[in-house]
Amino acid sequence: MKTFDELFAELTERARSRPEGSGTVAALDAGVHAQGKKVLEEAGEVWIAAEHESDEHLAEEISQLLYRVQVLMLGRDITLDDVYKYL
Ligand SMILES: N=c1c2ncn([C@@H]3O[C@H](COP(=O)(O)OP(=O)(O)OP(=O)(O)O)[C@@H](O)[C@H]3O)c2ncn1[C@@H]1O[C@H](COP(=O)(O)O)[C@@H](O)[C@H]1O
Repeated sequence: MKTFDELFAELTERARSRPEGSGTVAALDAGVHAQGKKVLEEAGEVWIAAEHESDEHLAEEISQLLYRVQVLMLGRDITLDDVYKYL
């Protein structure tokens, strides 16, 4: 289990060290257009899960949306502070 900030630190390190077999590295290499499509896809799955699925499944879909948002942030070099200043 990890927090939003801990996941972001982990993904930032993946982007820096580019380990073999990392899905995050592949997602970053795919570019902002593909990253944005993944955000939209996961957001749709969250919506459907919220209406029709269990709490457990909804929570899993939300985790995937948070991951996809973080990949997009890294793709555009947006930091946590860039976002948090608006919260
Ligand atoms: N939290 C996540 C995470 N959430 C979602 N995903 C990816 O998103 C996929 C699920 O999304 P989809 O519904 O789009 O499934 P899919 O279409 O079958 O997946 P793809 O073919 O598009 O990869 C998963 O199979 C993962 O590939 C994640 N991939 C990685 N992480 C975490 O990110 C960290 C770094 O991971 P790696 O870069 O893979 O080492 C680790 O801590 C992981 O736990």
